[in-house]
Amino acid sequence: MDIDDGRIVAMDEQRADDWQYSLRPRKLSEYIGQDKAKKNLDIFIKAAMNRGDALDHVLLYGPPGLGKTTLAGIIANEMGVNFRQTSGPAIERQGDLAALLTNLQEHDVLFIDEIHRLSRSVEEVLYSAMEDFALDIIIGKGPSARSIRLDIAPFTLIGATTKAGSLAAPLRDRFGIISRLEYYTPEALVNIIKRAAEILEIPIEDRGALEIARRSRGTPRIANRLLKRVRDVAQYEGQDVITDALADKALSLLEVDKAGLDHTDRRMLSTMIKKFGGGPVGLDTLAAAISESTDTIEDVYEPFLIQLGFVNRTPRGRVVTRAGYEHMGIAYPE
Ligand SMILES: Nc1ncnc2c1ncn2[C@@H]1O[C@H](COP(=O)(O)OP(=O)(O)OP(=O)(O)O)[C@@H](O)[C@H]1O
Repeated sequence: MDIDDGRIVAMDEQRADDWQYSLRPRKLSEYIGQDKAKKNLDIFIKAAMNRGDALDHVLLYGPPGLGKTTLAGIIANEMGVNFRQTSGPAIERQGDLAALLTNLQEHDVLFIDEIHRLSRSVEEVLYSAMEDFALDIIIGKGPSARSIRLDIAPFTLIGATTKAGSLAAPLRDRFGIISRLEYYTPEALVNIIKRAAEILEIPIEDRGALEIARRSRGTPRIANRLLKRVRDVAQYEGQDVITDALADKALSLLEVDKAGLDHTDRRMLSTMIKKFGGGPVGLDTLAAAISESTDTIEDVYEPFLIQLGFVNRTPRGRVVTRAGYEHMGIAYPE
């Protein structure tokens, strides 16, 4: 994952998130929520193990921070195989990928995060590796060049992406199992927060966990981050246990509002309302108005605002919905 700029509600991984690795569940039964993905994987894992095969290649997609890496690690653990982890941008040349693949042992899991960022030439090496467990390597140059085929151990590729749409069709078609991860419900997040609180020995009431869950943008990574910040405030205030009132106070201090929006989200909404009459406003115009790149708006801010139903995408541009106006405390123009 890219390293983000430090917004507390940023969905991308930040350097300061490293502590969260220790919270990663290791078994499917400890992985909370995502019932559909979990059930399918459970069936496929058991079937592959019964047959003594490697698990089919798996593509996990969905917004950042929903636990794709965590789930990939669980799959390897459940299969009882090694877990090798890399990312699309880290594999620069065909040789880099060949080195990874030839080092795999039977049925190992190779996890490639941000798989949509693989270069075309590297991707091509992956095709025969996925399909035939073989590498076609060209030796030499010019007229004397020849291709040799190298067998590799049967393995499972797990690819993760936030953008399934930007994956080339030949690559997408080579995944036997495609799972979409959804934003978590507040109830699932409550359980994730309580689990993390227990491991980190942070006393928390159920209602305190719910207050944090509601403001975590459906994302475990953010929930864990907010839990830690709320704990800081609890300690500062000399409180032993996190209550809903304390969580509310701490999150308000951090400028994370009731819906989980921070000042950047609110600035985008208020600019759309005040400068553009609530829209429709084109992406480029909006990006210029709030001094952000169109990519950041499309990938980072907008998905969550759309998910909340505060913003709609229309052919003529983005519009703020009635719910968006209400959230900002501004009357909706009838
Ligand atoms: N379904 C889950 N059940 C329990 N804990 C979870 C779950 N999903 C994520 N977590 C916890 O949230 C923390 C943060 O998630 P993490 O940053 O590891 O996500 P990730 O797997 O890197 O996400 P992605 O790869 O989708 O960006 C993890 O340490 C893990 O403890």
